[in-house]
Amino acid sequence: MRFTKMHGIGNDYVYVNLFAEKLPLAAPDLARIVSNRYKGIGGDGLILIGPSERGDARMQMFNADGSESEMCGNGVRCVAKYVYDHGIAKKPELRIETGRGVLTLQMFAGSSGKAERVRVNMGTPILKSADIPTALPGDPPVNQPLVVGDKTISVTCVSMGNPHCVTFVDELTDAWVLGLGPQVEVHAAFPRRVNAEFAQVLSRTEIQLRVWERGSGETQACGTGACATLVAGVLSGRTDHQALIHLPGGDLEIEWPDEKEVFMTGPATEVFTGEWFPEV
Ligand SMILES: N[C@H](CCC[C@H](N)C(=O)O)C(=O)O
Repeated sequence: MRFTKMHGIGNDYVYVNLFAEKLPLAAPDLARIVSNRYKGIGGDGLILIGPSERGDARMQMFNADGSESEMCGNGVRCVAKYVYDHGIAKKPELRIETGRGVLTLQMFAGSSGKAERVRVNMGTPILKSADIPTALPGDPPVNQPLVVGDKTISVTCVSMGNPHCVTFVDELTDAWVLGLGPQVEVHAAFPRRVNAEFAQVLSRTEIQLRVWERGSGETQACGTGACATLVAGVLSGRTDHQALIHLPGGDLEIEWPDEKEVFMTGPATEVFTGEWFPEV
């Protein structure tokens, strides 16, 4: 199976071009095997780029544990870069079909003619608790107490197509991300599990963020998580409608100008291509 390894600020996936390739295994099994950093290709999951009747291409995303997610912010920028650079559709504005509908992306090419940065209209955040989905009260659920083990934390929940639970913290420690993250992910308040964001507000326009992702563990960055965090920052009065989000792998610019659609701008990078041999 031919594949391309790409990342958006260190959030790395194995990309397969279904315009040209057939999958040798069912996608969830393939995601688990290729994501393994010792025995596979290595990545946070698997992303399929295929034909769409509603856009220039369709993205399907699987976490490292094989579960499918509705959306991936860093992934959709990479899919657009792939579609643009490989000539599937070389247009300054692309439409990519995802689990949360068809998104519009603006491409910024460098001097090589290849796409370097991408601005994505991520759509309107979903703020009704039943739709996020979470059992926590409030539409939207802002600053809600959540009992995790012997701790009670205060969380704000947002869906960007996929579910997020944002905790604002004074200091970003492993105890939060690696200790609480896995417990929040599978907490009974989240019937479809959840991505867990831990955010330190540096100023009204700057946030430091680490994310424990549903199905993949801590990643270098999470695009939908950065969007959900800015929305949570606005809803809880902590930030302005635009902020620079610093993640371990790099920075994303997030805007929620009129509290309708969220815009995310950041880089997308192709690292290498290869051929993977299924073990028999
Ligand atoms: N890293 C991705 C999100 C993956 C979300 C996935 N872990 C889920 O189960 O929803 C991003 O850049 O948005």
